[in-house]
Amino acid sequence: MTFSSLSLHPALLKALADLNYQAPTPIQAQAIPEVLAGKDVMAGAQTGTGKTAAFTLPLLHQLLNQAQTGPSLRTLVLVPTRELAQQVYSNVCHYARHTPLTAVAVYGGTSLRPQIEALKGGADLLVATPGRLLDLLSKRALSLSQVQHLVFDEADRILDLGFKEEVSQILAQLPRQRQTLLFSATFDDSIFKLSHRWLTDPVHIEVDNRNSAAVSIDQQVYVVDADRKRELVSYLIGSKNWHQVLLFTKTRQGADALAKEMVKDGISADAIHGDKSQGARDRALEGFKQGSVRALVATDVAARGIDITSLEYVINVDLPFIAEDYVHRIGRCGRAGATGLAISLLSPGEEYLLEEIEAVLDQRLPQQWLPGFEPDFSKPVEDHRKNSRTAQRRRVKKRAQGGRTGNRRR
Ligand SMILES: Nc1ncnc2c1ncn2[C@@H]1O[C@H](COP(=O)(O)OP(=O)(O)OP(=O)(O)O)[C@@H](O)[C@H]1O
Repeated sequence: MTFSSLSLHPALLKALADLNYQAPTPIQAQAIPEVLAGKDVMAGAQTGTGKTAAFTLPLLHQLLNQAQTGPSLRTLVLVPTRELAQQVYSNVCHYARHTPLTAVAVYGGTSLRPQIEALKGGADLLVATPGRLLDLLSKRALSLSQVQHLVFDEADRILDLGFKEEVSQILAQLPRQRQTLLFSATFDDSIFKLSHRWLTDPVHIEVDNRNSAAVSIDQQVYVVDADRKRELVSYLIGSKNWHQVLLFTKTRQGADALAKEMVKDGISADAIHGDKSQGARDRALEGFKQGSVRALVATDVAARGIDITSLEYVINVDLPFIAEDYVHRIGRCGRAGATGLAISLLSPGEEYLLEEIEAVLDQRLPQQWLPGFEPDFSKPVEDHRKNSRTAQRRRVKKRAQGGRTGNRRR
């Protein structure tokens, strides 16, 4: 299949040729015709498989085919993080470069004024994080009354409890008659049920097994004592001479501390998390993309969507509290068909986190340890299972849906 056989607008085909995209990926081949046909779509495909273009290209095509005298906000893309807003906006600009269409991105952590000015210039497509969009709506900087197409990128996160209130307020300002698209690499059952509230007669597309990690990513689990994790990280990076690595920790303080210690070990490192100013977040990510930062230590703010070309290595210094985030975190490597290696460090007592991940993946992840880093199983270990956030969230979601709560059998 080729992009031209999907009947996309010639201006878009030209941009794809500039980008050297040879052929549509499977999610693009399946989703583009449905979106072009105006259908509501709920689409799942593995990380790094081109979901952004799968919704952006057919939406730009539709915008191009509607006669307009000037820009009017007809397409809204909601994303969960600021970095993802910047990235989706940048992709839209690339795909639309030979068209007269205009796009704007709005997200928190930066001053409102330039975003208000940009909106005054008019936009056909808006990429937004929910909180900032509501801020701008309350200041009457824009209206959503003409929106015909709505996308939830990383839909399971955007429709999750954390964004529930904000998303409801945004939906209340959108026309009922519209096309709605949900895209993500992970969907749980609750999203399937809830999606029927927002989508009309949706087409369900699942390219791979649901919630699966990309096959191009080799996943390894090393058991190591908690107090030796940092030492193991430096050993891995140093002894294997890894060019660049993205590391995930469970806390912001943990991310800062690890980055500092790595710098002491002579590894150029920076941290990215929600306590940092947007300027510092931008600098850290940019430094990593440009190669001046060798090790970027992140919390889950960088787990979703971020596309770092040719990143090969991800280390989960701590496993995520929310099992689905594992799929997104490791999906920062092994993108667009490249290979990747994702290593997770597991300390005695944290096994329940791995079990939850295995349940989401429907796959066992064998555990091993490295010579010299054998865990000391004689130490007393506290089982933190009662603190499982994945289980807590499932209970809360079930309650929100009016369902019964109870223990999930695995
Ligand atoms: N048809 C294509 N041919 C070649 N490269 C492509 C094609 N489509 C997308 N890409 C590239 O693949 C990379 C991953 O795309 P994208 O970020 O959209 O993935 P994704 O499926 O949204 O991943 P995630 O679930 O992590 O958000 C990007 O660098 C993009 O430019």
